[in-house]
Amino acid sequence: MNKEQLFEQIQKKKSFLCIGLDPVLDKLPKHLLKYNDPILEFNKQLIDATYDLCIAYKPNTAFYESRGVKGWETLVNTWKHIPKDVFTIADAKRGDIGNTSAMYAEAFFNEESSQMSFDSITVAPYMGKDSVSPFLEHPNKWVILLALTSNEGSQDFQIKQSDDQKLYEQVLTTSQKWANSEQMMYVVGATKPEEFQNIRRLVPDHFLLVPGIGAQGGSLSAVCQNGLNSRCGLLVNSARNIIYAGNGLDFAEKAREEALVLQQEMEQILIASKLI
Ligand SMILES: O=c1ccn([C@@H]2O[C@H](COP(=O)(O)O)[C@@H](O)[C@H]2O)c(=O)[nH]1
Repeated sequence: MNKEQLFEQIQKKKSFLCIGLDPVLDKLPKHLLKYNDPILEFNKQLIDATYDLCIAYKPNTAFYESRGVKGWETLVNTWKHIPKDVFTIADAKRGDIGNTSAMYAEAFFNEESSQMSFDSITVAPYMGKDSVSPFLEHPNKWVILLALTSNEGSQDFQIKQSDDQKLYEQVLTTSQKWANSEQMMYVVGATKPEEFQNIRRLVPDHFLLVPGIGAQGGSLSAVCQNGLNSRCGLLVNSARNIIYAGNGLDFAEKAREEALVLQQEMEQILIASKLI
C-alpha cells in the first residue's frame, strides 16, 4: 500500500487507528482455551470485529516469538486473516549487518519463503544505513524507523545531544537520505507530545507510527495538535486498551466499543482539520 492509498483508507474509514495485536495466553478469555490455537482465535475475532474501524494492525512479534514454532504459526495465520486493504505492521524492531538484515526482510516481506508479507516492519536505526537498506530493497514495502520511543528509557540515548542535535533528530535527518516519505515512516511515542512540533519541522511529510496512547497514558488530542500533516500523517496505535477491553464471551464486542471511541474521536479530529 502506498502513501496515497493509505490516506485514501484514512479518508474512507475516517480513522487513523492502528490496533496492536499483542496477545498473552494467560489474559485470554477462558472460553477460547478449548481451541487448538486460542491466540489465533482471539486475534481472528478481534480482527473481524474491528477491521472497519482501523486502518492498520500491528502484531508485536515478541508476543508470538515467545511461543516458539507454534507462535510463528499463529503470526502467519493472523497475517493471513487480516483483510488485504488493511495496512500491516510487523513490530519486530530488527536491524543488523547487511546480509543479516536481508534475511530479516525475507522473513517478514517474502511470502514465498516465510508465508507472510507484511506491508511494513519496525527497524532500529542504531546500526546505520547498511542495516536498514536491505529492507528498502523490497518494492512497495515500508521501513518504520525507531526515532523517539514511548518508554522512559528513551531518555537514556535518544534525547542526548551531540553535534548540536539530539540523537533522535539525527536519526530523522540522516535517514531521509536513505529513503523518502513513500517508503519510510518513524516511530514517535505518544508520551512525548511536546516533541511533535520539532519532529514535524524535520519530517513534515512522513507518516509517524505513534504508540503509547491508552495503557501508557498518552493522549490522542495532544499528539494530533502538532502531529497531523496534509495527508494525516499519523497511525496511532493502541493495543492493551482495545484487545483486553472485555474478558468474557463478548470480548470482541467490547474491543469494538473501545476501538469505536477512538475512531469517533479521530473522525472529529479529521473533520476539524479539513482532512475529510
Ligand atoms: O516506542 C514504542 C515502540 C513500540 N511500542 C509498541 O507498541 C505497542 C504498545 O502497546 P500498548 O498496549 O498500547 O501500550 C507494544 O507492542 C509496544 O511494544 C511502544 O509501546 N513504544
